[in-house]
Amino acid sequence: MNKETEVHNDAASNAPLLEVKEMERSFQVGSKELHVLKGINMKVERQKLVMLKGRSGSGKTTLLNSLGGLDTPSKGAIHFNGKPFSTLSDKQRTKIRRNDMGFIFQAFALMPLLSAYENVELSLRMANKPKKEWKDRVEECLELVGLEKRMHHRPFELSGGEQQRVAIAKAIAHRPILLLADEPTAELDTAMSAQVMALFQNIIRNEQIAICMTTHDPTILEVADHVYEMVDGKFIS
Ligand SMILES: Nc1ncnc2c1ncn2[C@@H]1O[C@H](COP(=O)(O)OP(=O)(O)OP(=O)(O)O)[C@@H](O)[C@H]1O
Repeated sequence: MNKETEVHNDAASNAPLLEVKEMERSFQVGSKELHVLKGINMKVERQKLVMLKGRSGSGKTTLLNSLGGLDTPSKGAIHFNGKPFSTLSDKQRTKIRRNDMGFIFQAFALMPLLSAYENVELSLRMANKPKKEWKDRVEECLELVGLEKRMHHRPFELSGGEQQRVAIAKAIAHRPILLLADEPTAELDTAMSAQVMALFQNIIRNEQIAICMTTHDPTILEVADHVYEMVDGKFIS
């Protein structure tokens, strides 16, 4: 069964794309145990936009790291696309992360020496997509974010908003079914933030992707299908 069919079949089931049950995450700091996440329950349905809001230090990034398999829960479980994601082996989780997830995280920012085109191409290379598909897909993604005329520019030759749009193209090029974004509008002014959010809505429609993102910005929460509010490691709504 190829990937498209598999995803399609899973999509036909009513199960959410992502489900978190009673998840906790603690860190050992010196002799003390620091409880950062204290019993998280959440769902992300297919093709929906879910936002995590909360003050700095409330635990949003820690949660997002676990959702993306970059960290593992201390307790509880994460199910992704019908699989017990948090209990899979590192190798299995890495495979799912590379194929089915896209990231807009500081740590996965653009490679400074590569052009916009080459940055987007890198995702396809990493996900082992057939080389003959690369050119069309890279151009399609850069067109989707409105940067087809800038594809041979390197990041330092682009504005902050343009760089973020390249990062979005890079995050979706390999056709993930979940996009995780940590404060994707943090560095942008109001107009550029609105542009990124319009782009996210467009991507959800055209690319059949779900998006889970963190934000501090109350004005962009309006476009979410669901908002989870985190206070001190727990959701209060
Ligand atoms: N590896 C770690 N070891 C110890 N403490 C950690 C670790 N990772 C996160 N923490 C602590 O967990 C708490 C929550 O951090 P987290 O980055 O998840 O918050 P946040 O809501 O994303 O904040 P911000 O909006 O500022 O990014 C913080 O107090 C942080 O110091």
